[in-house]
Amino acid sequence: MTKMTMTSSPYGGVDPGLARSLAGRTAQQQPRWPDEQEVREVREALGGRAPLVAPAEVDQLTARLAEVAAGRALLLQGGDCAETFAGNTPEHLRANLRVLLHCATLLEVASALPVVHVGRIAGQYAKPRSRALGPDGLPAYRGDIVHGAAADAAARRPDPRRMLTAYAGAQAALTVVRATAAESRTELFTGHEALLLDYELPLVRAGYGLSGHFLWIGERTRDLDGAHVTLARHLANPVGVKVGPGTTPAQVLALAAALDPDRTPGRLTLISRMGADRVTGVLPPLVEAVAAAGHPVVWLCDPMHGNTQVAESGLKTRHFDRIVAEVEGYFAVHRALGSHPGGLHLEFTGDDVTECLGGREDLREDQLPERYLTACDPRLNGRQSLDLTRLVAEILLRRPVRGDAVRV
Ligand SMILES: O=C[C@H](O)[C@H](O)COP(=O)(O)O
Ligand SMILES: C=C(OP(=O)(O)O)C(=O)O
Ligand SMILES: [Mn+2]
Repeated sequence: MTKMTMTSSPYGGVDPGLARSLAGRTAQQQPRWPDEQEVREVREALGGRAPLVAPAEVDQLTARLAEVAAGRALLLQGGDCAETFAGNTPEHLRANLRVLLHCATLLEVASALPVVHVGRIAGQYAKPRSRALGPDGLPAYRGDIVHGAAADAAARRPDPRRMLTAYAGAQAALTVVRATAAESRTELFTGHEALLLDYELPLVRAGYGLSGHFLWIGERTRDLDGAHVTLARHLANPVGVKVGPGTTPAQVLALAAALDPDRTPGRLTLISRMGADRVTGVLPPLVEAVAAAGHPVVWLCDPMHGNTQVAESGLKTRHFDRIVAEVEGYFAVHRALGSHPGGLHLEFTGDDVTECLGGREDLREDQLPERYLTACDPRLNGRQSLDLTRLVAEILLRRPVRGDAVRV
């Protein structure tokens, strides 16, 4: 695993308070750039670029998420696991946004609540990995913002200039996001994992992370004293943290205390990704602990990352039924506790891919290679996304969630 210790002043132009807080912290999952001078130049160039989103938009999202935390709205986040430079086309972006908006409409009709839309889009270019090397012995692919996906050593050499390409790609994607929102007369927000610090830090301006509206910390980088949590503490954005099956109530309480010290509605979203078998056992004490401590958080369900399996061919996949099972478990937990099931965090695409098993077409393992296009994790295709959301809509219709969130 690639760890980096933050030195005292690696980020020219970064808020000195933030730079001080980061000094000496460990940053997990960072690439080992071959040329430090080149990284410095790229960071400086990014520091001179315009912010990608505006603080007022970020604040608007916090206000929307406060409604979710209060039980008066739902949140749907979704898009690619890993955006790619080649895939950053208007067609692909629009196809993904269409899935987001269609699924949200189903949830809206079923719940009679407004649904907040956040894409995994316009910056979802960096990936954490379980192992430094892939089965082919090459450095594991960490996203187009770091290096190329091609299976050769030269492509996998980290290239810091790719951060500038990512910035330009995010900027271009944002024009599609904004145009789609205007055509649909709706609000669309962007989000991604704030993983690659050399990209994120130069885009911090006046206490906001302006690489996207919603920034989350992944399961692998959420150590309380690490650089990622330190960064998130400093930001005025609404932030998310993934919480996996190993999370204890003490850990989640410490994260909530660090990231939501003022108990601000909408500030913190806890994204539970437990796996279908673990969710009903692990989630309840976490929800109860956070509620008892008075944090008005949004609880979101990511039914993707705890349900990944490897097919015989070696391709990563997920079975539609396991995804549904985790979502059902999540709703059952919140129903039992009287807390608000805030919504879903999904990996999907509007492209007609064959990456997740099952669904109404009952996709089998031998069909996965037909259109397996993801750069990292398997995504639901448009049909599977709508089918999953339809099942969620049925849950919502059977058991309306309108009302107060758990009282804190
Ligand atoms: O979303 C991404 C993956 O879950 C993450 O990169 C880990 O994948 P890996 O276990 O294949 O490394
Ligand atoms: C890597 C991801 O998730 P997690 O941190 O939950 O594993 C992701 O959302 O792509
Ligand atoms: Mn993923």
